[in-house]
Amino acid sequence: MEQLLNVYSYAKQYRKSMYSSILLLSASVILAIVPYYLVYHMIMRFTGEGSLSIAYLAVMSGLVFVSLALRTQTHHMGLSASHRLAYDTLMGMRKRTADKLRMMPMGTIGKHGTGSLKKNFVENIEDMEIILAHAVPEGISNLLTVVIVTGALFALDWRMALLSLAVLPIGLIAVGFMIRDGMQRMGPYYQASKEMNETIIEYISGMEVIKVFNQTASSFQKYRASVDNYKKYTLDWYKVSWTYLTVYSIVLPSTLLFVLPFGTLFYTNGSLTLGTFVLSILLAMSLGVPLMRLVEFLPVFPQLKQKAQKIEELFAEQELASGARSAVPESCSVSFRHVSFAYKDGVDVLHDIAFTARPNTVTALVGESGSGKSTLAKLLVRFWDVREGAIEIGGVDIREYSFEALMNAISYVSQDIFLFNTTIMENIRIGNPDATDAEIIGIAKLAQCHDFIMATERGYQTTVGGSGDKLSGGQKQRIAIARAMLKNAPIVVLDEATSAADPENEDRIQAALNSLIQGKTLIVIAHRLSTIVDADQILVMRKGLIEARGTHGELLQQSPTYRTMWTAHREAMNWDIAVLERSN
Ligand SMILES: Nc1ncnc2c1ncn2[C@@H]1O[C@H](COP(=O)(O)OP(=O)(O)OP(=O)(O)O)[C@@H](O)[C@H]1O
Repeated sequence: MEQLLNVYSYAKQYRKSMYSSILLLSASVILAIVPYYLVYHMIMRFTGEGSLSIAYLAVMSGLVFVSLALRTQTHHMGLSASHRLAYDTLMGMRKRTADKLRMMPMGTIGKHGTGSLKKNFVENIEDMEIILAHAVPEGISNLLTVVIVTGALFALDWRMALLSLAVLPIGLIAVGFMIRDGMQRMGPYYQASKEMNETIIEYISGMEVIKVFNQTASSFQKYRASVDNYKKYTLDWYKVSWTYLTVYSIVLPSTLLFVLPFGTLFYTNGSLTLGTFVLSILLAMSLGVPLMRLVEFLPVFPQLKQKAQKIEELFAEQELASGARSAVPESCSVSFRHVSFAYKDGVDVLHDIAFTARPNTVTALVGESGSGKSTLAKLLVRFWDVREGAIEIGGVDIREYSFEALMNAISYVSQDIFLFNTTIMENIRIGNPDATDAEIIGIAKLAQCHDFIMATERGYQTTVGGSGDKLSGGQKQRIAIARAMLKNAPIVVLDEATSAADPENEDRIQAALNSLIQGKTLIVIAHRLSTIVDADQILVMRKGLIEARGTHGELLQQSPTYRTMWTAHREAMNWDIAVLERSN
């Protein structure tokens, strides 16, 4: 229940809509009872001395029509207010989820998995609409009606009141069983739904591999198993619920079951007047629908509890603490002070890393695959926090800066370039949302992108597909560089920026990079050593350690690892040239 109440804490600011929806929906259920009273009035007049004039009948019919029309109107207005409240609240929850992800370490995000996060973002939050727009406002208004009608029945004749409510225990027992049995199945059902989400996302994301490696059968099996599982648990849940649902749906509206026979008995033995009997029958009839609606929502709460719990779990995840410093110095050095880091407890992938990258210089990181180069770059942009030691910018621990200040200070072009499914113009504009179109085109020219952009179907207005797959790897890298150039941050981190490039493209990317790095503190992770021979310092990494450091010339003399890498690189280059010459 606590998690469900927490859902309401997100609705606090929309209290007005909440109150007006409860008021309007209560008015609507009360207006729905009015015709019963009018019918009672007519019957009493018919059976008594009063005459049934045309004018009287016209007034009564008019009143029945007005009350029903008002009932419909208030019901719609009430629901519209409750939906406004619900969707405003859901929007708030989705914004909070998005902000939360931004503040969480990447490791924690990875732990949740894309499928599960999508489920939280879309389905779990969407399902809270039932509570906010229906269960609570309609539940309260129906409860109010049950209380008022039951009160009126007790005022008329306590026996008739109890007889009207006699069906309630049977209905509640059926609902109780439904909740109990449903809850037992809720865990596996929820797990099956989460697994299906994850498998579907994996299936779509891995489509290229599935096609190329002809893995359709086995992948489809995994996919089909998760879909089958989901179907099994959903049907299982429906099967147990169906019997109870049928019982309470039949029993609860049958409020006349005991009222009619016993009422007739009381009337014939003279302990009940005709008027009270008739009014009791009509009031008992009017109880059926609100009782049904009230009970109908009860099983919804335990179902939603699991989902609310998942949302709360995500909101409760620990965030990377954002510091108070709101700006990084204009020109600043980056220092790693004895940094150690582990993705998993006890398995350090970086050990005691110490170096300083000064403004206006290029620091290059080279080393075998898996030696920790990318991890080092990711620590600088706080995808994770260091386990030991500190990273400083301008002599201040990066954890003391606000996230905004830190991100403003660093342009990071990662190994995995991600382009959003929007126009090329907007993809570059992410670097600086205030940039004009002319500024973006200017930067694209510097980043050597302009020509290929103009050759696309709609130029800068061409939409690149999901994750930028309408462009080649080298083109995506140049767009990412343009984006980083537009940001114009004092620190630039490039992770394998030329990795997807052929030799011709590499020259273009290199030219783009030269424009980007003027006057900046540049840290570059390179596997093509020819791109970093002029670097001010080269750090050779091996198994999470800095094994050697120096300029290209110094390292050729001092570091056997670097020498081996350089020889291998030269051989690869010669091989490339030989292949090129042979093909010409
Ligand atoms: N998200 C992660 N979770 C757990 N371990 C990881 C994660 N990312 C990297 N690692 C591990 O950390 C170590 C360093 O990886 P890193 O990507 O930093 O190496 P790298 O030098 O950049 O490699 P490459 O040149 O192949 O990109 C590797 O052993 C890798 O398996």
